[in-house]
Amino acid sequence: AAGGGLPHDFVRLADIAPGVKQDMRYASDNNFTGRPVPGYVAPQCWLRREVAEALAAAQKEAESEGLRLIVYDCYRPQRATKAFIAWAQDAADQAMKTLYYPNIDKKALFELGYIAKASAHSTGLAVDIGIVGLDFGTPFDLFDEASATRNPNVGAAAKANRAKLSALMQRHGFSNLPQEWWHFALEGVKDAPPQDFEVR
Ligand SMILES: C[C@@H](N)C(=O)N[C@H](C)C(=O)O
Ligand SMILES: [Zn+2]
Repeated sequence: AAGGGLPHDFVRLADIAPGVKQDMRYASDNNFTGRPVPGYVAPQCWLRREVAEALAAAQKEAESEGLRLIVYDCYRPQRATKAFIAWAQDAADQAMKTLYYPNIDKKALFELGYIAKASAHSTGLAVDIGIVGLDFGTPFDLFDEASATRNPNVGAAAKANRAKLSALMQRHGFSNLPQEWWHFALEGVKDAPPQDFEVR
């Protein structure tokens, strides 16, 4: 944003939907790079206002069934994607391979669609999300065929829970990325520009 401030159309999810749990993995060591990602200064979920409001409505519906949403990544500064690209090119660093990409060469993660070079996260329109306590068959950010939302080989509970999450998010205007059961973007917002302000 101009002058290094926050764009006026972004909000903290905690202010709009405090019932959504936040586990902001890229602000911690607990992610596929094994260290905090550049641009994530604090573990806070920032999103465009319309996305946060849609999530508040989704959380309200989830609550009516005794469920709670959990977000893992929200707005992603562009510098974080640059760091992902550099990380993917560093073949010597395989510290997190077993946990996050056991069957894939890290160099291929972009072309296989698991990480985007121009991510909707940087526009504040995308969110990585699950439901607390439910079995989704694979952990968040396991870059593997098993994480494909409609993978037929996961267990019955995981299949049902992926379908439940997708249906809930779809009812609130989001579409899912077929490779990743956790990644959703709000539809219908045109020309949201990518941003590079720090997450604080
Ligand atoms: C990296 C993963 N959490 C993710 O969000 N992948 C999609 C493709 C993205 O980077 O936009
Ligand atoms: Zn995502």
